[in-house]
Amino acid sequence: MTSFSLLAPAKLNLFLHINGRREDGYHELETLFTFLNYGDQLTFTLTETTEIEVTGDTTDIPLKDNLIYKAAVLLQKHTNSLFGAKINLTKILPMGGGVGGGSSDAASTLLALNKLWHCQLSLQELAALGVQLGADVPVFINGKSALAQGIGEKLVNVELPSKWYCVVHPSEHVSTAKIFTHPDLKRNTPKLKGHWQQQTLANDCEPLVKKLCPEVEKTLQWLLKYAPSKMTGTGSCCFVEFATQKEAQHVLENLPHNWDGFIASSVNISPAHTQLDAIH
Ligand SMILES: C[C@](O)(CO)[C@H](O)COP(=O)(O)OP(=O)(O)OC[C@H]1O[C@@H](n2ccc(N)nc2=O)[C@H](O)[C@@H]1O
Ligand SMILES: Nc1ncnc2c1ncn2[C@@H]1O[C@H](COP(=O)(O)OP(=O)(O)OP(=O)(O)O)[C@@H](O)[C@H]1O
Repeated sequence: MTSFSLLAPAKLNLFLHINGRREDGYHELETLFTFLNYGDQLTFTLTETTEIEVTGDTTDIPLKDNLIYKAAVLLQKHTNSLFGAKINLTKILPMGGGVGGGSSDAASTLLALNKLWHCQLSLQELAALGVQLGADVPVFINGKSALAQGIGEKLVNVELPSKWYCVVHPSEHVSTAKIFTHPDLKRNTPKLKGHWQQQTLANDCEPLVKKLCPEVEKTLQWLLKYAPSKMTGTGSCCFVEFATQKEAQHVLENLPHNWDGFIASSVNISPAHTQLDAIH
């Protein structure tokens, strides 16, 4: 196999607690990750030179900053691979929206090139490389819905019931770094004791993001007409959960015209892993 495609799925943080701040500025978190059957599309083609080429919807990101390119170079250097790759991106996920698109692109790149270049690194080794690119990369490498601790890299797999989500992307952009450096961020939620129960748990970034971005506040309020609404990650995407596709579709059909959104079902195993396992 010298060419194949993989999805880089979206994630949702079903809750997000911030327990404290480390000396290096990163935050200790407890968060529940689920994957959506929806994401960016990446096609990988083996080349015989060491060049890494990224084509398609590379948007405004300079090549050297593109997480796809960074992931490929990191793996190439780590394994001394003499191969290269052409990687084509079809960007579906909103950027900087809290659905982890950049991290997921990076993780799918590490998973795909590990196979294409016959590197044979374990998922643990790939996750250790991935965390250098972003705190969210390991969960996409692990590929299972999980409760995460640490900065988001210590994972305990969990089985979650499959649900349908309507995810709305307000036009306002939220910088993850800005939220995590803001003095008003709630950083003192005690660590979970015993079992978590998703319904009672919140996103600690939400009050601050609502204050800084009126569009997020408006979106969460609007979604409340249909179901309890939540924000994912540091925003700005907000979501509501349903048992059926029909209910999620109903919300999407009623979205105000100037808002973007999508619907998708959740899966316990990342679609990138399901696709990769089917390739021999
Ligand atoms: C908030 C989450 O979206 C939850 O899934 C993620 O933890 C963020 O993951 P990410 O975007 O991959 O994060 P990175 O690219 O590593 O970091 C972006 C910025 O967020 C801050 N950051 C991130 C993760 C974390 N546990 N503590 C932090 O303080 C870092 O200071 C950094 O400046
Ligand atoms: N291939 C890529 N796709 C998306 N963003 C990328 C990519 N490469 C680099 N980036 C940069 O990474 C930033 C964060 O992207 P991403 O879409 O993962 O944010 P996010 O959904 O808020 O993620 P998170 O929830 O992990 O914070 C973008 O603003 C962009 O500048």
